[in-house]
Amino acid sequence: MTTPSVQRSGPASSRTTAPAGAAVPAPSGPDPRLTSAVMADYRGCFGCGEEAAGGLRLRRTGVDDGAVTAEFDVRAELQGAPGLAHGGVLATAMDEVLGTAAWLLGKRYVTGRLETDYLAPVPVGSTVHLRAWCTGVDGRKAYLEGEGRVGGPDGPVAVRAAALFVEVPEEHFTRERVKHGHSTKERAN
Ligand SMILES: CCCCCCCCCCCCCCCC(=O)SCCNC(=O)CCNC(=O)[C@H](O)C(C)(C)COP(=O)(O)OP(=O)(O)OC[C@H]1O[C@@H](n2cnc3c(N)ncnc32)[C@H](O)[C@@H]1OP(=O)(O)O
Repeated sequence: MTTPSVQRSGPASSRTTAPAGAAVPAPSGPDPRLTSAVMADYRGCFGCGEEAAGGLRLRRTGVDDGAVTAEFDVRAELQGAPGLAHGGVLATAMDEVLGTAAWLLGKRYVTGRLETDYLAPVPVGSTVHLRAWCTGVDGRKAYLEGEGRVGGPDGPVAVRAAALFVEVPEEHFTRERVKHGHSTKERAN
């Protein structure tokens, strides 16, 4: 597998850089046993859920040369500065595609640290083309990098990110809901 390369103007921090020799697994697919019990509410995901009012509605489009690909449209309600995508929206999109690349390694991961570089403004009305890939796994820690391009999949990079994801047990997704009295069944009704 080849790892896509992104030209950086500066390095990711040491906290999001895989240690030397860390394995780089190829994305395969989420183990259904990992997803069945925790994905029931996922249509409400702010990043990709079709039922999340005001969400990004990010679309996963596939895996290309070791990288997960996705895209989303910058609707007017996602703007920050007039006519431009909000930076937090772009960070959320990076979190979502990086998280997808992590889950495709076959284990459950959550974001521990997310670093985002904004290289160019992203106009309302544009489509952001996202890619994310793993740079190494070290025990429970998975290191991911990604980028978002505008004007097409090969357009200029407007945003890039590096992140550390941490593997968690299934209870990670249920214990807080139990604590706060929020069940999947209630949500589905
Ligand atoms: C076709 C497609 C189908 C796809 C189908 C599935 C799709 C599915 C997509 C999902 C896409 C979701 C995309 C959104 C993903 C979120 O947004 S997740 C939500 C945001 N994140 C969170 O809520 C996490 C909150 N934090 C926590 O729960 C805990 O702090 C953590 C991260 C689990 C770590 O806690 P812990 O388990 O007690 O572990 P801990 O010992 O503290 O840390 C483990 C290691 O990580 C390191 N670490 C932890 N945090 C950090 C940090 N911030 N900086 C540096 N190091 C750290 C520790 O130093 C430690 O290192 P070692 O000592 O082992 O060397």
